[in-house]
Amino acid sequence: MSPRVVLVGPPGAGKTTIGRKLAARLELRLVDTDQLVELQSGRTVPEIFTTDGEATFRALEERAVLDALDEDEAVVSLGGGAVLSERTRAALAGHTVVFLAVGMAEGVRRTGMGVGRPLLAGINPRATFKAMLDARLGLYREVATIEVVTDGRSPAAVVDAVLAAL
Ligand SMILES: Nc1ncnc2c1ncn2[C@@H]1O[C@H](COP(=O)(O)OP(=O)(O)O)[C@@H](O)[C@H]1O
Ligand SMILES: O=C(O)C1=C[C@@H](OP(=O)(O)O)[C@@H](O)[C@H](O)C1
Ligand SMILES: [Mg+2]
Repeated sequence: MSPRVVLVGPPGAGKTTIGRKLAARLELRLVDTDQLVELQSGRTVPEIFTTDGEATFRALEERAVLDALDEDEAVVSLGGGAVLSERTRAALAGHTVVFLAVGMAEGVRRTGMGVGRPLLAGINPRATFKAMLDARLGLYREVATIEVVTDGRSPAAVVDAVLAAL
């Protein structure tokens, strides 16, 4: 057994928000890997980045993703950078994976000044977001079995689109 659905995509795509609503609609639990990392490490994601750096966060995230993929009867939302790990991409094979897509303008708007997202907290979140999309778009598409565009759609409409695609 495995999670009913795994959500991937860039920051601001709505993985956590849509995951919560989708889980409620399907009467399943949501396992969000950022929350799992925080639970397992006893620290917040920004604290881990500030104290130990990105590599440490990625190692903790890899562990949390593998644990989340072991859960039955759950919706799983990943952190935006989880797909950077080759081990994680391999572990996603065979799962139902939805890529929640978001364009640059809307993604930057939704993530604001990067509060709570250390990688977007620099002086030019727009350029950072673009570099992120350039580096990761192919990886999201590689692991996904379904792609749902979220631009111009309310969270409720995105949930409906995901359910229709499932
Ligand atoms: N479809 C949407 N339309 C408008 N705002 C959204 C949508 N999905 C998410 N948001 C908002 O964008 C922000 C980031 O959402 P979040 O679920 O944390 O994204 P992610 O987990 O993919 O980084 C939140 O403030 C959320 O309310
Ligand atoms: O894109 C990334 O590298 C990250 C995305 C964040 O999750 P969300 O995509 O849920 O914002 C969180 O895991 C961390 O700040 C790193
Ligand atoms: Mg999230």
